[in-house]
Amino acid sequence: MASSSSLKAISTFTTPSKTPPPPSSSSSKASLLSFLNNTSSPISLKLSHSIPRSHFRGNHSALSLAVTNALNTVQSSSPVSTSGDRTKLPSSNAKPTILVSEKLGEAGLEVLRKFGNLECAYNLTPEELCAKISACDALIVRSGTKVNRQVFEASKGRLKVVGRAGVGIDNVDLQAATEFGCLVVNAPTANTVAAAEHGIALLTSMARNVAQADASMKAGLWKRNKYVGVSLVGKTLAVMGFGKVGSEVARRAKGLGMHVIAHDPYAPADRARAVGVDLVSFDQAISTADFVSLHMPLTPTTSKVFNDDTFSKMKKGVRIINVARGGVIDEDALVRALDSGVVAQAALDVFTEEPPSKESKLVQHENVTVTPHLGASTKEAQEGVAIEIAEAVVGALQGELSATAVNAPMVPPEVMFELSPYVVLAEKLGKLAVQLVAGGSGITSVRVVYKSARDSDDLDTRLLRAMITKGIIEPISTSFINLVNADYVAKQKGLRISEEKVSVDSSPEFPVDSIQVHISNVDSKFASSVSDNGSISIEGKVKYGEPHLTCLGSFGVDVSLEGNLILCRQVDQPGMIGKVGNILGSQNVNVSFMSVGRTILKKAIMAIGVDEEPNKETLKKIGDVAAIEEFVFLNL
Ligand SMILES: NC(=O)c1ccc[n+]([C@@H]2O[C@H](COP(=O)([O-])OP(=O)(O)OC[C@H]3O[C@@H](n4cnc5c(N)ncnc54)[C@H](O)[C@@H]3O)[C@@H](O)[C@H]2O)c1
Ligand SMILES: O=C(O)[C@H](O)COP(=O)(O)O
Repeated sequence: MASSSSLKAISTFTTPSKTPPPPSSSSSKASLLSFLNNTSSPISLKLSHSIPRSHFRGNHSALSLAVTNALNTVQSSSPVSTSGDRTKLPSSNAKPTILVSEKLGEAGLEVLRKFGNLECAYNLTPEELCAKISACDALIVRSGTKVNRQVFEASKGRLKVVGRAGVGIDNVDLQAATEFGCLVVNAPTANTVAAAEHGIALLTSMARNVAQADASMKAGLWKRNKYVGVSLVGKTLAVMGFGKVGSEVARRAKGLGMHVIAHDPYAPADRARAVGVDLVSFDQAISTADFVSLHMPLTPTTSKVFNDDTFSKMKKGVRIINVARGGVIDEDALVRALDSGVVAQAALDVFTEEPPSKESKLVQHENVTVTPHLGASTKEAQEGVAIEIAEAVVGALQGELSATAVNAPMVPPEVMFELSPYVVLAEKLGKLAVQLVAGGSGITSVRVVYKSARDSDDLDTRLLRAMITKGIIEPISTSFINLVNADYVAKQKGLRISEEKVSVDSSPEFPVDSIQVHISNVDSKFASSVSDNGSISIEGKVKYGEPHLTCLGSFGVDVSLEGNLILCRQVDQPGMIGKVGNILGSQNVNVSFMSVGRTILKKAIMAIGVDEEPNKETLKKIGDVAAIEEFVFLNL
């Protein structure tokens, strides 16, 4: 339970220093603004696609600050739990360095070249990659580069974004990326058709032994009887994983006259129905299909999901196509199934180990057709992927929330734009609330209440929640917190954040009416912030586009949440503003504003904005004013 601090206790709050201290928010804001204002830049911001430029300019600073704060992309901070050596960080004006470690389409490279210092270094060993990475702000890979924990550790917190030029992110350690606050983005759409076409190419060529017949003719043979194939029309194809590629394969297979069924535990039945496909159980799919085509991601759940057991449930003579990931098949089990004839043929584009060993029994099997991970390799797909990933990485480096973020909430630009002032408010409230906690630690339970005129479903609070978490945790730890790792760090610290949306009768034009932050089971260093239920409770609103504190404990206030703030509880009597103003003035402390809140039982909260932190003697003099009962100095 919260307890009252002693009357007139002088409470100041100091932020533990990080190594090295991050630049002030105003400098990071300025550097982001310089990116955004760079009219010579050829990069068109995604935000400007959907929002008129004039509209965008009007709220530049709030939006810029919001996105900068959300991702911390242009400000430097230490990674979580590491003593990051940040001496190699570029100054905020320096161009970011982008390392491309696998071949990328020229159009994408051009985008990157115009934005930052581009280095293309292919075929790096893991050691070479780790050696380079500490000088890079972004890394772009395809499926051949393993971006593991060692890479993030070696980056010493400099790496801000990993771009996967393609769909599969199984070669990126997402957990490590998240812990280090590094955003991972992919390019999930540009190679869908290419992969689906390759799947169909493998299906048809396998059915008609095209590859084997070709090799045999080139060896001088003419074997018409050996390469008799099987027809596709009327056969059942099971599409395992009905996502982007799977559904395109299904569409094309239907065009070939096949009966298509699909298994996907997460796909909506109506999407399958729209393509004329029935969604069935895993066992039903594999036991009834003549052809099984794999299109699921490689995850711990799908790893080796095709194994001795599953092959034994398949129809004898089944044919398998894999353009997804080699790891979803137990390759030794597939060789056994091919040898026994349970699987008549397989056509594989992907392998557990790439490239597979030259002695691989699977690759050498006469009933297996192989290609070296060519699914995405069309000129069109490669150009598309390169542009898609280059724009996502550039956007992320500019502080944008990418629509293809893999380890952070994906927020459409228009939602981000609308929420931006509330994002600032959310962080300020978190930062303020934690400074009211005595000792600043031991916080386990935070309740956030969003009051809004909108339906709960129309209010995406993930960003706001992340920023409140950032505001709470950053001042009390050495952790680097951003939108990517806020939830992770909160969990690590045992902080439970619950959210509640309350419907209020305000204008639905605005997404949020007010945000409340309640911290329970802690002592407060400013007793007036404790509400009747014993929690430290504050409420804020956006007024004229700026964050304001509107409620503190049981007191109504109206205080701009900016800079340094002294909050005093005083006996409500004339002359208080003058007295405190005189003390500050005599010590050359510039007062930016003063306001007195609503009176409860002759008590009121006075808020004083000051340009810099007054020294201890000045604060003591304020505390010595007879009518001042308690006060707290806050740094926002
Ligand atoms: N060979 C290539 O060059 C190439 C090219 C593109 C994509 N791919 C691979 O193809 C796969 C699919 O790509 P996509 O763009 O369609 O991705 P996607 O995310 O659109 O689709 C994947 C689908 O798999 C489903 N899924 C997840 N777990 C499943 C499970 N246990 N059983 C069945 N379905 C499951 C998901 O619900 C989703 O609908 C990925 O593995 C990707 O890496 C390979
Ligand atoms: O997941 C993907 O996008 C494909 O497997 C393509 O991989 P690649 O970029 O290595 O060709």
